[in-house]
Amino acid sequence: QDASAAAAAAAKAAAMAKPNVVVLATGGTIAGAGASAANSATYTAAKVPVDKLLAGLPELANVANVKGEQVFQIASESFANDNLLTLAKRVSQLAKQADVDGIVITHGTDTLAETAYFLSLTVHTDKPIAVVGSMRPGTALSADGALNLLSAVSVAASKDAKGKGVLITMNDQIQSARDTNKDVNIETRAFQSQWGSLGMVVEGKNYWFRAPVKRHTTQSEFNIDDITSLPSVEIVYSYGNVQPTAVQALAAAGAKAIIHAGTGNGSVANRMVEPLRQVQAQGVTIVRSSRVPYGFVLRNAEQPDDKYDWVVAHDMRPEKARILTMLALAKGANTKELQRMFWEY
Ligand SMILES: NC(=O)C[C@H](N)C(=O)O
Repeated sequence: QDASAAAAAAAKAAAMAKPNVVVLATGGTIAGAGASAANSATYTAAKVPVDKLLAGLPELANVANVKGEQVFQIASESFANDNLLTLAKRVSQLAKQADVDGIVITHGTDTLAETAYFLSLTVHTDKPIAVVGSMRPGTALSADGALNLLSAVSVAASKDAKGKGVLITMNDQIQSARDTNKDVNIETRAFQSQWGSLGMVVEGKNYWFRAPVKRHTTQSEFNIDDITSLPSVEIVYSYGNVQPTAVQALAAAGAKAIIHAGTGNGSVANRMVEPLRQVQAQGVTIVRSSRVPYGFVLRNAEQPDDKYDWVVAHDMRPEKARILTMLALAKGANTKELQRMFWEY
């Protein structure tokens, strides 16, 4: 009797000593299933419920006390603004709980970086938040989801990941939500940042090499607890022979800002300048970004931004410029404030 009571007490003490991590599941390939083990790219995303994902990974129990919550079960290309708001509000609530040490979000990889950036801008906490997905479904040979998830939980459970903002943990890398993007669409080294990874997670230990210098989480002026809706901010892609039809249609449909995904250094075709200025005169904010993945857009280089009162997106991809612009406009920011935000976040 005494021996089993002592064993139970020891087990309880061991569980209490371990960090508590909540896994918020949203779907994606990490919850995907294919017809055969040879299907690494042909499968259905968002199939496997979070309880099953966690049960299939008993190694998690050595790292943390893990609880799962199914927030959505969708492929991430179908994420909408409502999903961002619901998810960020839940993350914020959990982060305030004394019995939560870290949070993991499982997510499809297609828009994972957008969600991660949104969370890094809106959730006020220094607790680790790790966003994770996979490139192959769990049914495939060399599936990457299980190790990615174990690494995400281990990063979220670690004290040394505190205060580093929202992290993307894929392929053994620990990356910053801000400037990491899905740059390869079929290999497990999918996520890259032109400024490099923050570190690596190997066998449950973090190895850090850098820290983010841009404002995030506790230093952010945006707070999900105060946000109830997001304005329509849309993207227009540029290419040879581009026509103003899309810009005009989006403005007519009520867009509050247009992110112009320009060529090169955010350059704008002659025939697009006047249409952009016309919709701007109707109240649409114009942000110049680039369709080129690396480098950054310089103010007043390709276009006279000061003269036109246009904003440049710095090194933000068009889809991430959209996230920051939505949050800025939701707060009533003008173009000067929005430009400052692009330098600071
Ligand atoms: N690898 C993936 O997760 C891709 C999938 N289409 C998604 O984003 O949900």
